[in-house]
Amino acid sequence: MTPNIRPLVAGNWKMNGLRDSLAEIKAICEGVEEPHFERIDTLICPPATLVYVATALAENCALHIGGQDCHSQESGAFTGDVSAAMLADCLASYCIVGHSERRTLHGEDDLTVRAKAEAAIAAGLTAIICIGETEDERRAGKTLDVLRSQLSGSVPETATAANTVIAYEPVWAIGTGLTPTTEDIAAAHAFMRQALTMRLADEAQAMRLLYGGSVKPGNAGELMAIENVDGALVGGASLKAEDFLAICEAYRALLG
Ligand SMILES: O=C[C@H](O)COP(=O)(O)O
Repeated sequence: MTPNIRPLVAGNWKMNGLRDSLAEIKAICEGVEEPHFERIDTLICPPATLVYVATALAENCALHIGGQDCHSQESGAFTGDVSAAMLADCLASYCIVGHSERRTLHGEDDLTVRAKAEAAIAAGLTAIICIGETEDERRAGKTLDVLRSQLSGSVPETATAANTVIAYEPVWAIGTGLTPTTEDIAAAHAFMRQALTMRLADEAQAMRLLYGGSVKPGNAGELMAIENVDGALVGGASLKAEDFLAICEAYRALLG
C-alpha cells in the first residue's frame, strides 16, 4: 500500500452472472456499509446486462459499479458494443479497459486501449487500465519492458489520479492460482510508479496501482502490504460476496 492513497478493491465478474447473482451485489452492499470499511473504495464490474440494475441496487451504499469494457466512440454503427457514455448513463462510475482477455481474444492493442481509456475519462468514468506480461515474456526477462511499453502506449495524456487507475495483471497469474513473488510485485509496482511519474508528475504519485491475478481471501493481506500496491483487481474471488468481503477485510485490517 501507499500512505495517503485510498485503496480500491475491484471485482471483475467477466462473463459470469445472471439476474440471481444480484443477490451477491446486495450482500456486498450490506457488507461494505459496515463503518470499518469506510477507508476503502469498493467496486464490482458485472456483465453489461446487469450494470443498470446493479447501480440501482447499490444506489444507497458505498459500493461502486463499473463496466468491463467500452467502445472508443460515443455512439454509432458498432453492433454489440457498449459506449462509455452508455455506462455513465447507467450510473456506472468506473470502466475496465485493456484487460488481457480483451487484448488477447479481441486483438486490442495499446492504441485501442488508450482510445477506450480516453472515452471512459471523457464520459466521466474512472478508467482502470490493465497491463501485464505473458508467461513467455516473463521467462525472457522482459516484464519491465512490457510494462514500460504498455504504460506508454495505453495511458492517455489526460490521465490523472482521479480519473485513472492502473492494474498490473501478469497474464500467467490470471485464474491460475499462481502469483508473482512479493519481491517481483514490489519491483513491478515501483517501476510503474516511476515510469508514470516521468510522464504525469505529481498525478502519478497519487494514482492507484492495483495488483490482479489469483487474489484470494488467503493472500490478500500479504499482497496489499506490498509497497505501491494500492488495491486489487479480483476475478474469480469476487463472484461470491463472502470471498469479496473477506478480501476487503484483509485490506482493512492492514489499514488498522
Ligand atoms: O480482472 C481480474 C483478473 O483477470 C484476475 O482474475 P482472477 O482473480 O480470477 O485470477
